[in-house]
Amino acid sequence: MFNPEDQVTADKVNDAACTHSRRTTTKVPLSQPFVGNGFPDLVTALDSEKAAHEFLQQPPVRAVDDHLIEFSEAMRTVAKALRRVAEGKAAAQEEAAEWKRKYELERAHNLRLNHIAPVAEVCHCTSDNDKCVNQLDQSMVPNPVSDQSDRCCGKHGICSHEILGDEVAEPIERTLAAKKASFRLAWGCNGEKSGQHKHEIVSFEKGNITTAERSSKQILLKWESQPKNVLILTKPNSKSVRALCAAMVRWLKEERSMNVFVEPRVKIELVTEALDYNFVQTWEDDDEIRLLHTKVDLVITLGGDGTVLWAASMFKGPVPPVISFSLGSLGFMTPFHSEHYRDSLDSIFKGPISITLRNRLQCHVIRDAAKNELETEDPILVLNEVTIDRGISSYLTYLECYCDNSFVTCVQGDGLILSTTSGSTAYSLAAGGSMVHPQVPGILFTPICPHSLSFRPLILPEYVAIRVQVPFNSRGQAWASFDGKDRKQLAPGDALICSIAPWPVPTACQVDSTNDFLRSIHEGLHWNLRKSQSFDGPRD
Ligand SMILES: NC(=O)c1ccc[n+]([C@@H]2O[C@H](COP(=O)([O-])OP(=O)(O)OC[C@H]3O[C@@H](n4cnc5c(N)ncnc54)[C@H](O)[C@@H]3O)[C@@H](O)[C@H]2O)c1
Ligand SMILES: Nc1ncnc2c1ncn2[C@@H]1O[C@H](COP(=O)(O)OP(=O)(O)OP(=O)(O)O)[C@@H](O)[C@H]1O
Repeated sequence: MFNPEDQVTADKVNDAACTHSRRTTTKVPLSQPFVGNGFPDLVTALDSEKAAHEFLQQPPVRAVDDHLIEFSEAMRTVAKALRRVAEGKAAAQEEAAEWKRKYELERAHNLRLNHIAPVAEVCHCTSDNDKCVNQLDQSMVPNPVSDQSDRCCGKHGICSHEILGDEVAEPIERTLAAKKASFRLAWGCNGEKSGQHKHEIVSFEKGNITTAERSSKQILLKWESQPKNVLILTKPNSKSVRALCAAMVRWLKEERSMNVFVEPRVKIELVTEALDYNFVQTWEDDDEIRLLHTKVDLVITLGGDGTVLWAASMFKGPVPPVISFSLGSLGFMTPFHSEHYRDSLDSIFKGPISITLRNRLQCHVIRDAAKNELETEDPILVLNEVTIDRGISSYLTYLECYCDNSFVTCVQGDGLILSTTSGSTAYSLAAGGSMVHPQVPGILFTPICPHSLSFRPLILPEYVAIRVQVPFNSRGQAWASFDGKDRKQLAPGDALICSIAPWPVPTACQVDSTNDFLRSIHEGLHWNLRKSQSFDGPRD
Protein backbone atom coordinates (compact mmCIF):
# COMPACT_ATOMS: atom_id res chain seq x y z
CA MET A 1 0.00 0.00 0.00
CA PHE A 2 1.18 3.54 -0.75
CA ASN A 3 2.47 5.31 2.36
CA PRO A 4 2.94 9.12 2.01
CA GLU A 5 5.81 9.03 4.52
CA ASP A 6 7.68 6.61 2.30
CA GLN A 7 7.30 9.09 -0.56
CA VAL A 8 8.76 11.92 1.58
CA THR A 9 11.74 9.74 2.47
CA ALA A 10 12.23 8.80 -1.18
CA ASP A 11 12.19 12.51 -2.15
CA LYS A 12 14.80 13.25 0.47
CA VAL A 13 16.99 10.49 -0.81
CA ASN A 14 16.64 11.90 -4.33
CA ASP A 15 17.44 15.43 -3.16
CA ALA A 16 20.41 14.16 -1.22
CA ALA A 17 21.55 12.19 -4.24
CA CYS A 18 21.48 15.40 -6.30
CA THR A 19 23.39 17.31 -3.65
CA HIS A 20 25.87 14.48 -3.34
CA SER A 21 26.33 14.30 -7.09
CA ARG A 22 26.98 18.07 -7.15
CA ARG A 23 29.80 17.52 -4.71
CA THR A 24 31.26 14.60 -6.55
CA THR A 25 30.92 15.64 -10.17
CA THR A 26 31.96 18.77 -12.00
CA LYS A 27 29.23 19.04 -14.58
CA VAL A 28 26.54 20.36 -12.30
CA PRO A 29 27.51 24.07 -12.49
CA LEU A 30 26.24 23.95 -16.07
CA SER A 31 22.82 22.98 -14.87
CA GLN A 32 22.83 25.81 -12.32
CA PRO A 33 22.20 28.86 -14.47
CA PHE A 34 23.86 32.10 -13.35
CA VAL A 35 21.24 34.46 -12.02
CA GLY A 36 22.02 38.18 -12.17
CA ASN A 37 25.48 38.38 -10.73
CA GLY A 38 26.38 34.83 -11.64
CA PHE A 39 25.15 32.91 -8.55
CA PRO A 40 22.77 29.98 -8.91
CA ASP A 41 19.23 29.98 -7.61
CA LEU A 42 19.71 30.26 -3.88
CA VAL A 43 16.28 28.94 -2.86
CA THR A 44 16.73 25.69 -4.76
CA ALA A 45 20.24 25.29 -3.45
CA LEU A 46 19.15 25.90 0.15
CA ASP A 47 16.22 23.49 -0.17
CA SER A 48 18.50 20.78 -1.51
CA GLU A 49 21.09 21.47 1.19
CA LYS A 50 18.41 21.29 3.89
CA ALA A 51 17.01 18.04 2.59
CA ALA A 52 20.48 16.59 2.31
CA HIS A 53 21.29 17.73 5.82
CA GLU A 54 18.15 16.06 7.21
CA PHE A 55 18.96 12.95 5.27
CA LEU A 56 22.49 12.86 6.63
CA GLN A 57 21.10 13.14 10.23
CA GLN A 58 19.59 9.71 9.79
CA PRO A 59 21.64 6.71 10.90
CA PRO A 60 24.13 5.80 8.14
CA VAL A 61 22.97 3.06 5.82
CA ARG A 62 25.94 1.59 4.03
CA ALA A 63 23.91 0.37 1.09
CA VAL A 64 22.47 3.85 0.41
CA ASP A 65 25.97 5.46 0.44
CA ASP A 66 27.22 2.90 -2.05
CA HIS A 67 24.16 3.51 -4.12
CA LEU A 68 24.81 7.26 -4.15
CA ILE A 69 28.42 6.82 -5.22
CA GLU A 70 27.36 4.51 -7.98
CA PHE A 71 24.63 6.96 -8.98
CA SER A 72 27.05 9.90 -9.17
CA GLU A 73 29.50 7.84 -11.23
CA ALA A 74 26.70 6.96 -13.62
CA MET A 75 25.72 10.66 -13.88
CA ARG A 76 29.28 11.59 -14.71
CA THR A 77 29.44 9.02 -17.50
CA VAL A 78 26.12 10.23 -18.91
CA ALA A 79 27.29 13.86 -18.80
CA LYS A 80 30.48 12.97 -20.66
CA ALA A 81 28.55 11.08 -23.32
CA LEU A 82 26.12 14.00 -23.74
CA ARG A 83 28.95 16.44 -24.17
CA ARG A 84 30.55 14.24 -26.83
CA VAL A 85 27.23 13.98 -28.69
CA ALA A 86 26.75 17.79 -28.56
CA GLU A 87 30.25 18.42 -29.85
CA GLY A 88 29.74 15.92 -32.68
CA LYS A 89 26.45 17.53 -33.63
CA ALA A 90 27.97 21.04 -33.66
CA ALA A 91 30.80 19.86 -35.91
CA ALA A 92 28.37 18.18 -38.31
CA GLN A 93 26.22 21.32 -38.48
CA GLU A 94 29.24 23.46 -39.17
CA GLU A 95 30.32 21.18 -41.99
CA ALA A 96 26.81 21.15 -43.46
CA ALA A 97 26.67 24.97 -43.36
CA GLU A 98 30.00 25.17 -45.17
CA TRP A 99 28.81 22.81 -47.92
CA LYS A 100 25.59 24.78 -48.25
CA ARG A 101 27.55 28.03 -48.61
CA LYS A 102 29.78 26.50 -51.28
CA TYR A 103 26.75 25.14 -53.12
CA GLU A 104 25.03 28.54 -53.11
CA LEU A 105 28.12 30.30 -54.35
CA GLU A 106 28.39 27.80 -57.17
CA ARG A 107 24.73 28.31 -58.14
CA ALA A 108 25.12 32.07 -58.10
CA HIS A 109 28.20 31.82 -60.21
CA ASN A 110 26.45 29.62 -62.78
CA LEU A 111 23.52 31.99 -62.98
CA ARG A 112 25.79 34.96 -63.51
CA LEU A 113 27.35 33.09 -66.39
CA ASN A 114 23.84 32.69 -67.83
CA HIS A 115 23.49 36.51 -67.80
CA ILE A 116 20.62 36.59 -65.37
CA ALA A 117 20.69 39.65 -63.11
CA PRO A 118 20.64 38.92 -59.36
CA VAL A 119 18.06 40.29 -56.93
CA ALA A 120 18.80 42.14 -53.72
CA GLU A 121 17.35 40.19 -50.81
CA VAL A 122 16.64 43.25 -48.69
CA CYS A 123 17.49 46.70 -49.83
CA HIS A 124 17.91 48.79 -46.69
CA CYS A 125 18.23 52.18 -48.31
CA THR A 126 17.46 55.25 -46.27
CA SER A 127 17.11 58.12 -48.66
CA ASP A 128 16.81 56.46 -52.05
CA ASN A 129 14.03 54.00 -51.28
CA ASP A 130 11.89 54.75 -54.31
CA LYS A 131 14.78 54.45 -56.63
CA CYS A 132 15.69 51.12 -55.12
CA VAL A 133 12.25 49.59 -55.37
CA ASN A 134 12.25 50.52 -59.04
CA GLN A 135 15.60 48.95 -59.42
CA LEU A 136 14.34 45.81 -57.74
CA ASP A 137 11.54 45.52 -60.23
CA GLN A 138 13.90 46.01 -63.09
CA SER A 139 16.33 43.57 -61.69
CA MET A 140 13.98 40.72 -62.37
CA VAL A 141 14.55 41.28 -66.03
CA PRO A 142 17.61 39.54 -67.43
CA ASN A 143 20.41 42.09 -67.66
CA PRO A 144 24.00 42.13 -68.71
CA VAL A 145 26.39 41.58 -65.82
CA SER A 146 27.97 44.97 -66.39
CA ASP A 147 24.74 46.74 -65.28
CA GLN A 148 24.98 45.50 -61.71
CA SER A 149 27.34 48.10 -60.28
CA ASP A 150 24.79 50.97 -59.96
CA ARG A 151 21.84 48.69 -59.17
CA CYS A 152 21.88 49.04 -55.38
CA CYS A 153 22.80 51.55 -52.74
CA GLY A 154 26.02 50.44 -51.10
CA LYS A 155 26.78 54.06 -50.37
CA HIS A 156 24.09 54.22 -47.65
CA GLY A 157 25.93 52.44 -44.86
CA ILE A 158 25.15 48.79 -44.25
CA CYS A 159 23.12 47.42 -47.12
CA SER A 160 22.50 43.69 -47.37
CA HIS A 161 23.44 42.76 -50.90
CA GLU A 162 23.01 39.02 -50.87
CA ILE A 163 22.81 37.31 -54.19
CA LEU A 164 19.83 34.95 -54.43
CA GLY A 165 20.49 33.77 -57.90
CA ASP A 166 18.72 30.43 -57.52
CA GLU A 167 15.50 32.15 -56.43
CA VAL A 168 15.19 34.58 -59.29
CA ALA A 169 12.64 32.53 -61.15
CA GLU A 170 10.30 32.21 -58.12
CA PRO A 171 7.61 34.95 -58.29
CA ILE A 172 6.90 34.61 -54.56
CA GLU A 173 10.44 35.75 -53.76
CA ARG A 174 9.75 39.03 -55.54
CA THR A 175 7.18 40.01 -52.89
CA LEU A 176 9.51 38.99 -50.07
CA ALA A 177 12.39 40.95 -51.53
CA ALA A 178 10.36 44.13 -51.87
CA LYS A 179 9.07 44.12 -48.28
CA LYS A 180 11.56 44.49 -45.49
CA ALA A 181 10.82 42.95 -42.10
CA SER A 182 11.10 45.36 -39.20
CA PHE A 183 13.05 44.51 -36.08
CA ARG A 184 14.58 45.99 -32.96
CA LEU A 185 17.84 45.32 -31.28
CA ALA A 186 17.81 45.00 -27.51
CA TRP A 187 20.70 44.93 -25.13
CA GLY A 188 20.52 41.73 -23.07
CA CYS A 189 22.06 43.18 -19.94
CA ASN A 190 21.05 41.11 -16.87
CA GLY A 191 17.37 41.53 -17.57
CA GLU A 192 17.67 45.31 -17.72
CA LYS A 193 15.34 46.26 -20.53
CA SER A 194 15.49 50.03 -20.64
CA GLY A 195 18.31 49.92 -23.22
CA GLN A 196 18.90 53.59 -22.61
CA HIS A 197 22.42 53.59 -24.04
CA LYS A 198 21.75 51.83 -27.30
CA HIS A 199 21.03 54.94 -29.35
CA GLU A 200 24.46 56.27 -28.49
CA ILE A 201 26.01 53.38 -30.34
CA VAL A 202 23.60 52.12 -32.97
CA SER A 203 21.10 54.08 -35.00
CA PHE A 204 17.98 52.20 -36.03
CA GLU A 205 16.71 54.54 -38.70
CA LYS A 206 14.36 52.61 -40.99
CA GLY A 207 15.66 49.32 -39.70
CA ASN A 208 19.24 49.87 -40.82
CA ILE A 209 21.89 48.90 -38.31
CA THR A 210 24.50 51.60 -38.47
CA THR A 211 27.09 52.30 -35.83
CA ALA A 212 26.59 55.98 -35.15
CA GLU A 213 29.26 56.25 -32.49
CA ARG A 214 31.95 53.94 -31.31
CA SER A 215 31.51 52.46 -27.84
CA SER A 216 34.90 53.56 -26.64
CA LYS A 217 36.61 56.83 -27.43
CA GLN A 218 39.38 59.01 -26.13
CA ILE A 219 38.05 60.37 -22.86
CA LEU A 220 38.81 63.87 -21.58
CA LEU A 221 38.61 64.86 -17.95
CA LYS A 222 37.76 68.49 -17.17
CA TRP A 223 37.85 69.72 -13.58
CA GLU A 224 34.70 71.50 -12.51
CA SER A 225 36.38 72.69 -9.33
CA GLN A 226 40.04 72.94 -8.54
CA PRO A 227 41.60 69.69 -7.16
CA LYS A 228 42.81 70.21 -3.60
CA ASN A 229 43.65 66.80 -2.14
CA VAL A 230 46.42 64.60 -3.48
CA LEU A 231 47.44 61.10 -2.42
CA ILE A 232 51.06 60.16 -3.20
CA LEU A 233 51.94 56.45 -3.32
CA THR A 234 55.58 55.44 -3.63
CA LYS A 235 57.64 52.36 -4.37
CA PRO A 236 59.40 51.30 -1.13
CA ASN A 237 63.17 50.94 -0.64
CA SER A 238 64.26 53.38 -3.30
CA LYS A 239 66.43 56.40 -2.53
CA SER A 240 65.50 58.27 -5.72
CA VAL A 241 61.78 57.76 -5.07
CA ARG A 242 62.17 58.94 -1.49
CA ALA A 243 64.00 62.12 -2.58
CA LEU A 244 61.45 62.89 -5.30
CA CYS A 245 58.58 62.28 -2.90
CA ALA A 246 60.00 64.74 -0.33
CA ALA A 247 60.49 67.45 -2.98
CA MET A 248 57.06 66.91 -4.53
CA VAL A 249 55.25 66.96 -1.17
CA ARG A 250 56.89 70.28 -0.25
CA TRP A 251 56.15 71.86 -3.67
CA LEU A 252 52.50 70.72 -3.59
CA LYS A 253 51.99 72.17 -0.10
CA GLU A 254 54.02 75.37 -0.34
CA GLU A 255 53.58 76.35 -4.00
CA ARG A 256 50.18 74.90 -4.81
CA SER A 257 48.48 74.86 -1.36
CA MET A 258 47.42 71.23 -1.71
CA ASN A 259 46.50 68.82 1.08
CA VAL A 260 48.83 65.85 0.76
CA PHE A 261 48.09 62.29 1.89
CA VAL A 262 50.76 59.57 2.05
CA GLU A 263 51.00 56.02 3.42
CA PRO A 264 51.87 55.72 7.16
CA ARG A 265 55.33 54.33 6.23
CA VAL A 266 56.06 57.37 4.04
CA LYS A 267 54.89 59.83 6.69
CA ILE A 268 57.37 58.31 9.15
CA GLU A 269 60.14 58.58 6.54
CA LEU A 270 59.31 62.23 5.81
CA VAL A 271 59.04 63.29 9.44
CA THR A 272 62.29 61.50 10.25
CA GLU A 273 63.91 63.57 7.52
CA ALA A 274 62.53 66.91 8.75
CA LEU A 275 59.94 67.64 11.42
CA ASP A 276 58.19 70.29 9.35
CA TYR A 277 56.70 67.52 7.18
CA ASN A 278 54.18 67.07 9.95
CA PHE A 279 51.49 68.64 7.74
CA VAL A 280 51.19 65.48 5.61
CA GLN A 281 48.10 63.43 6.34
CA THR A 282 47.82 59.65 6.57
CA TRP A 283 45.47 56.99 7.91
CA GLU A 284 45.47 54.50 10.72
CA ASP A 285 43.30 51.59 9.72
CA ASP A 286 41.63 49.81 6.81
CA ASP A 287 38.30 51.58 7.41
CA GLU A 288 39.98 54.88 6.58
CA ILE A 289 41.54 53.38 3.45
CA ARG A 290 38.06 52.31 2.33
CA LEU A 291 36.97 55.98 2.49
CA LEU A 292 40.03 57.40 0.72
CA HIS A 293 38.23 57.81 -2.62
CA THR A 294 35.84 60.26 -0.97
CA LYS A 295 38.70 62.46 0.26
CA VAL A 296 41.23 62.34 -2.55
CA ASP A 297 40.93 64.23 -5.86
CA LEU A 298 43.81 62.47 -7.52
CA VAL A 299 46.48 59.88 -6.89
CA ILE A 300 50.14 60.29 -7.84
CA THR A 301 52.36 57.21 -8.09
CA LEU A 302 56.15 57.30 -8.00
CA GLY A 303 57.67 53.99 -9.13
CA GLY A 304 57.06 51.43 -11.86
CA ASP A 305 54.04 49.45 -13.02
CA GLY A 306 54.03 47.58 -9.72
CA THR A 307 53.29 50.84 -7.91
CA VAL A 308 50.35 51.54 -10.24
CA LEU A 309 49.04 48.03 -9.46
CA TRP A 310 49.55 48.75 -5.77
CA ALA A 311 47.61 52.04 -6.07
CA ALA A 312 44.74 50.30 -7.88
CA SER A 313 44.60 47.57 -5.24
CA MET A 314 44.07 50.16 -2.49
CA PHE A 315 40.72 51.12 -4.00
CA LYS A 316 38.17 48.33 -3.72
CA GLY A 317 35.53 50.56 -5.32
CA PRO A 318 35.77 53.84 -7.27
CA VAL A 319 39.26 55.09 -8.07
CA PRO A 320 40.25 58.78 -8.45
CA PRO A 321 42.34 59.74 -11.52
CA VAL A 322 45.88 58.32 -11.28
CA ILE A 323 48.97 60.23 -12.48
CA SER A 324 51.98 57.93 -12.72
CA PHE A 325 55.57 59.13 -12.78
CA SER A 326 58.07 56.67 -14.07
CA LEU A 327 60.80 55.60 -11.67
CA GLY A 328 60.99 51.96 -12.62
CA SER A 329 62.73 50.09 -15.39
CA LEU A 330 59.83 49.34 -17.75
CA GLY A 331 56.87 51.62 -17.02
CA PHE A 332 54.03 50.58 -19.33
CA MET A 333 51.49 52.38 -17.24
CA THR A 334 53.75 55.22 -16.05
CA PRO A 335 53.80 57.78 -18.89
CA PHE A 336 55.02 60.88 -17.00
CA HIS A 337 58.70 61.73 -16.61
CA SER A 338 59.70 62.57 -13.06
CA GLU A 339 62.13 65.37 -14.08
CA HIS A 340 59.24 67.47 -15.39
CA TYR A 341 56.83 66.80 -12.54
CA ARG A 342 56.03 70.50 -11.89
CA ASP A 343 54.96 71.23 -15.49
CA SER A 344 53.09 67.94 -15.81
CA LEU A 345 51.18 68.46 -12.56
CA ASP A 346 50.34 72.08 -13.38
CA SER A 347 48.85 71.09 -16.71
CA ILE A 348 46.91 68.29 -15.03
CA PHE A 349 45.54 70.61 -12.30
CA LYS A 350 44.46 72.99 -15.05
CA GLY A 351 42.94 70.27 -17.29
CA PRO A 352 41.45 69.01 -19.44
CA ILE A 353 43.41 65.75 -19.45
CA SER A 354 43.17 62.68 -21.65
CA ILE A 355 42.57 59.59 -19.59
CA THR A 356 42.50 55.86 -20.22
CA LEU A 357 39.72 54.04 -18.40
CA ARG A 358 41.45 50.79 -17.54
CA ASN A 359 39.00 47.98 -16.80
CA ARG A 360 39.59 45.77 -13.79
CA LEU A 361 38.53 42.18 -13.21
CA GLN A 362 36.45 41.37 -10.17
CA CYS A 363 37.34 37.89 -8.90
CA HIS A 364 35.28 35.79 -6.48
CA VAL A 365 36.68 32.60 -5.02
CA ILE A 366 33.87 30.15 -4.27
CA ARG A 367 34.75 27.27 -1.98
CA ASP A 368 33.16 23.90 -2.38
CA ALA A 369 33.07 23.72 1.40
CA ALA A 370 30.89 26.87 1.62
CA LYS A 371 27.32 26.05 2.67
CA ASN A 372 25.89 28.14 -0.15
CA GLU A 373 27.36 30.13 -3.01
CA LEU A 374 26.75 33.48 -1.34
CA GLU A 375 29.28 32.48 1.29
CA THR A 376 32.17 33.69 -0.82
CA GLU A 377 35.31 35.43 0.25
CA ASP A 378 35.59 39.18 -0.41
CA PRO A 379 36.01 39.88 -4.11
CA ILE A 380 39.47 40.86 -5.30
CA LEU A 381 39.95 43.48 -8.02
CA VAL A 382 42.87 43.15 -10.42
CA LEU A 383 44.18 45.64 -12.93
CA ASN A 384 46.44 43.22 -14.84
CA GLU A 385 45.29 39.65 -14.39
CA VAL A 386 44.30 36.74 -12.24
CA THR A 387 46.43 33.64 -12.76
CA ILE A 388 45.37 30.13 -11.86
CA ASP A 389 48.43 27.91 -11.92
CA ARG A 390 49.89 24.74 -10.47
CA GLY A 391 51.91 26.56 -7.78
CA ILE A 392 54.25 24.11 -6.09
CA SER A 393 52.37 21.09 -7.40
CA SER A 394 54.27 19.08 -9.97
CA TYR A 395 51.05 17.83 -11.63
CA LEU A 396 49.43 19.47 -14.64
CA THR A 397 46.69 21.85 -13.64
CA TYR A 398 43.32 20.60 -14.74
CA LEU A 399 40.82 23.44 -14.96
CA GLU A 400 37.28 23.42 -16.34
CA CYS A 401 36.30 26.77 -17.84
CA TYR A 402 32.87 28.17 -18.54
CA CYS A 403 31.90 31.46 -20.15
CA ASP A 404 28.49 32.47 -18.78
CA ASN A 405 26.69 29.13 -19.08
CA SER A 406 28.72 27.76 -21.98
CA PHE A 407 31.53 25.28 -21.58
CA VAL A 408 34.75 26.78 -22.98
CA THR A 409 37.43 24.16 -22.48
CA CYS A 410 39.52 22.19 -20.04
CA VAL A 411 42.96 23.63 -19.45
CA GLN A 412 45.65 21.02 -18.96
CA GLY A 413 49.02 22.66 -18.57
CA ASP A 414 50.77 25.01 -16.18
CA GLY A 415 47.71 27.19 -15.79
CA LEU A 416 45.50 29.92 -17.15
CA ILE A 417 45.67 33.71 -17.20
CA LEU A 418 42.50 35.81 -17.24
CA SER A 419 43.76 39.23 -18.13
CA THR A 420 42.42 42.70 -18.69
CA THR A 421 43.49 44.50 -21.83
CA SER A 422 45.85 46.62 -19.66
CA GLY A 423 47.42 43.37 -18.47
CA SER A 424 47.79 42.12 -22.06
CA THR A 425 51.34 43.48 -22.15
CA ALA A 426 52.29 41.78 -18.86
CA TYR A 427 52.16 38.06 -17.96
CA SER A 428 49.62 37.26 -20.71
CA LEU A 429 52.08 38.56 -23.32
CA ALA A 430 54.79 36.28 -21.94
CA ALA A 431 52.39 33.33 -22.28
CA GLY A 432 51.68 34.08 -25.95
CA GLY A 433 48.58 36.30 -25.66
CA SER A 434 47.94 39.25 -27.98
CA MET A 435 48.79 42.79 -27.04
CA VAL A 436 45.53 44.71 -26.86
CA HIS A 437 44.97 48.46 -26.64
CA PRO A 438 43.79 49.18 -23.07
CA GLN A 439 40.58 50.89 -24.24
CA VAL A 440 39.42 47.75 -26.08
CA PRO A 441 36.74 46.12 -23.93
CA GLY A 442 37.54 42.45 -23.44
CA ILE A 443 38.92 39.68 -21.26
CA LEU A 444 41.97 37.74 -22.42
CA PHE A 445 41.90 33.99 -21.89
CA THR A 446 45.53 32.87 -22.17
CA PRO A 447 46.77 29.38 -21.26
CA ILE A 448 50.19 28.93 -19.66
CA CYS A 449 52.19 26.15 -21.31
CA PRO A 450 49.14 24.11 -22.39
CA HIS A 451 49.95 20.48 -23.09
CA SER A 452 48.13 20.58 -26.41
CA LEU A 453 49.09 21.44 -29.97
CA SER A 454 45.99 23.47 -30.72
CA PHE A 455 45.31 25.68 -27.73
CA ARG A 456 45.38 29.30 -28.95
CA PRO A 457 44.64 32.23 -26.63
CA LEU A 458 41.18 33.83 -26.82
CA ILE A 459 39.79 37.29 -26.26
CA LEU A 460 36.25 37.22 -24.86
CA PRO A 461 33.80 40.14 -24.74
CA GLU A 462 33.78 42.31 -21.69
CA TYR A 463 30.23 41.51 -20.58
CA VAL A 464 30.76 37.80 -19.83
CA ALA A 465 31.39 36.06 -16.51
CA ILE A 466 34.11 33.41 -16.64
CA ARG A 467 34.09 30.51 -14.22
CA VAL A 468 37.20 28.42 -13.70
CA GLN A 469 36.65 25.29 -11.66
CA VAL A 470 39.05 22.76 -10.24
CA PRO A 471 37.27 19.45 -10.90
CA PHE A 472 37.04 16.73 -8.29
CA ASN A 473 39.16 14.42 -10.39
CA SER A 474 42.02 16.94 -10.58
CA ARG A 475 45.23 15.31 -9.40
CA GLY A 476 46.48 18.40 -7.60
CA GLN A 477 45.45 21.69 -6.11
CA ALA A 478 45.57 24.94 -8.08
CA TRP A 479 46.63 28.39 -6.95
CA ALA A 480 45.14 31.74 -7.87
CA SER A 481 47.22 34.90 -7.72
CA PHE A 482 46.02 38.44 -8.26
CA ASP A 483 48.26 40.90 -10.10
CA GLY A 484 51.13 38.63 -9.10
CA LYS A 485 50.23 38.80 -5.39
CA ASP A 486 47.99 37.26 -2.69
CA ARG A 487 48.14 33.57 -3.57
CA LYS A 488 45.01 31.57 -2.72
CA GLN A 489 44.82 27.80 -2.84
CA LEU A 490 41.97 26.27 -4.85
CA ALA A 491 41.06 22.73 -3.82
CA PRO A 492 39.11 20.32 -6.03
CA GLY A 493 35.52 21.61 -6.14
CA ASP A 494 36.56 25.26 -5.63
CA ALA A 495 35.89 27.79 -8.36
CA LEU A 496 36.86 31.29 -9.34
CA ILE A 497 34.36 33.58 -11.02
CA CYS A 498 35.61 36.61 -12.90
CA SER A 499 33.89 39.49 -14.62
CA ILE A 500 34.67 43.12 -15.43
CA ALA A 501 34.34 45.30 -12.34
CA PRO A 502 32.20 48.42 -12.45
CA TRP A 503 35.11 50.58 -11.23
CA PRO A 504 37.87 51.12 -13.80
CA VAL A 505 41.17 52.79 -13.02
CA PRO A 506 41.31 56.18 -14.79
CA THR A 507 44.96 56.81 -15.64
CA ALA A 508 46.11 60.18 -16.98
CA CYS A 509 47.75 60.06 -20.42
CA GLN A 510 50.87 61.92 -21.49
CA VAL A 511 49.37 62.49 -24.94
CA ASP A 512 46.36 60.21 -25.42
CA SER A 513 45.50 56.54 -24.95
CA THR A 514 46.71 55.37 -28.34
CA ASN A 515 49.88 57.44 -28.45
CA ASP A 516 50.84 56.33 -24.94
CA PHE A 517 50.12 52.66 -25.70
CA LEU A 518 52.15 52.67 -28.91
CA ARG A 519 55.01 54.53 -27.25
CA SER A 520 55.04 51.94 -24.46
CA ILE A 521 55.25 48.96 -26.79
CA HIS A 522 57.91 50.63 -28.91
CA GLU A 523 60.09 51.95 -26.08
CA GLY A 524 59.33 49.33 -23.44
CA LEU A 525 59.32 46.18 -25.56
CA HIS A 526 61.09 47.32 -28.75
CA TRP A 527 58.09 45.94 -30.59
CA ASN A 528 58.80 44.94 -34.20
CA LEU A 529 62.26 46.46 -34.18
CA ARG A 530 64.11 45.38 -37.30
CA LYS A 531 66.82 46.80 -39.48
CA SER A 532 65.24 48.38 -42.55
CA GLN A 533 65.84 46.62 -45.87
CA SER A 534 68.36 48.40 -48.02
CA PHE A 535 67.71 49.20 -51.66
CA ASP A 536 70.41 49.93 -54.18
CA GLY A 537 69.06 48.30 -57.36
CA PRO A 538 67.62 49.97 -60.46
CA ARG A 539 64.03 51.38 -60.26
CA ASP A 540 61.32 49.77 -62.43
N1 LIG B 1 56.46 35.66 -17.00
C1 LIG B 1 56.06 36.91 -16.83
O1 LIG B 1 56.13 37.77 -17.70
C2 LIG B 1 55.47 37.27 -15.51
C3 LIG B 1 55.50 36.38 -14.43
C4 LIG B 1 54.92 36.79 -13.25
C5 LIG B 1 54.31 38.05 -13.15
N2 LIG B 1 54.32 38.88 -14.19
C6 LIG B 1 53.66 40.19 -14.16
O2 LIG B 1 54.07 40.98 -13.10
C7 LIG B 1 52.96 41.70 -12.65
C8 LIG B 1 53.22 42.25 -11.29
O3 LIG B 1 54.09 43.34 -11.47
P1 LIG B 1 55.05 43.83 -10.31
O4 LIG B 1 55.74 45.05 -10.76
O5 LIG B 1 54.28 43.85 -9.04
O6 LIG B 1 56.05 42.61 -10.22
P2 LIG B 1 57.57 42.56 -10.68
O7 LIG B 1 58.34 43.54 -9.88
O8 LIG B 1 57.94 41.13 -10.67
O9 LIG B 1 57.55 43.12 -12.18
C9 LIG B 1 56.99 42.43 -13.25
C10 LIG B 1 57.30 43.16 -14.56
O10 LIG B 1 56.10 43.24 -15.28
C11 LIG B 1 55.94 44.58 -15.76
N3 LIG B 1 54.53 44.90 -15.84
C12 LIG B 1 53.60 44.95 -14.86
N4 LIG B 1 52.42 45.30 -15.35
C13 LIG B 1 52.59 45.49 -16.68
C14 LIG B 1 51.73 45.85 -17.73
N5 LIG B 1 50.45 46.05 -17.53
N6 LIG B 1 52.24 45.94 -18.97
C15 LIG B 1 53.55 45.68 -19.20
N7 LIG B 1 54.40 45.33 -18.26
C16 LIG B 1 53.93 45.23 -17.00
C17 LIG B 1 56.62 45.43 -14.74
O11 LIG B 1 56.98 46.68 -15.29
C18 LIG B 1 57.80 44.58 -14.39
O12 LIG B 1 58.87 44.80 -15.26
C19 LIG B 1 51.85 40.72 -12.72
O13 LIG B 1 50.59 41.33 -12.76
C20 LIG B 1 52.19 39.95 -13.95
O14 LIG B 1 51.53 40.48 -15.08
C21 LIG B 1 54.89 38.52 -15.37
N1 LIG C 1 53.41 51.64 -1.93
C1 LIG C 1 53.81 50.37 -1.98
N2 LIG C 1 53.77 49.59 -0.88
C2 LIG C 1 54.17 48.30 -0.92
N3 LIG C 1 54.65 47.71 -2.01
C3 LIG C 1 54.71 48.44 -3.15
C4 LIG C 1 54.30 49.81 -3.17
N4 LIG C 1 54.50 50.28 -4.41
C5 LIG C 1 55.00 49.25 -5.12
N5 LIG C 1 55.13 48.17 -4.37
C6 LIG C 1 55.68 46.87 -4.78
O1 LIG C 1 57.03 47.05 -5.05
C7 LIG C 1 57.44 46.23 -6.15
C8 LIG C 1 58.26 47.03 -7.13
O2 LIG C 1 57.54 48.14 -7.56
P1 LIG C 1 57.59 48.67 -9.04
O3 LIG C 1 57.19 47.61 -9.98
O4 LIG C 1 56.81 49.93 -9.06
O5 LIG C 1 59.11 49.02 -9.20
P2 LIG C 1 60.15 48.42 -10.21
O6 LIG C 1 60.17 46.94 -10.05
O7 LIG C 1 61.42 49.16 -9.97
O8 LIG C 1 59.57 48.89 -11.57
P3 LIG C 1 59.58 48.08 -12.92
O9 LIG C 1 58.56 47.00 -12.67
O10 LIG C 1 59.17 49.04 -13.95
O11 LIG C 1 60.96 47.56 -13.07
C9 LIG C 1 56.14 45.69 -6.75
O12 LIG C 1 56.05 44.33 -6.42
C10 LIG C 1 55.05 46.46 -6.09
O13 LIG C 1 53.90 45.67 -5.83
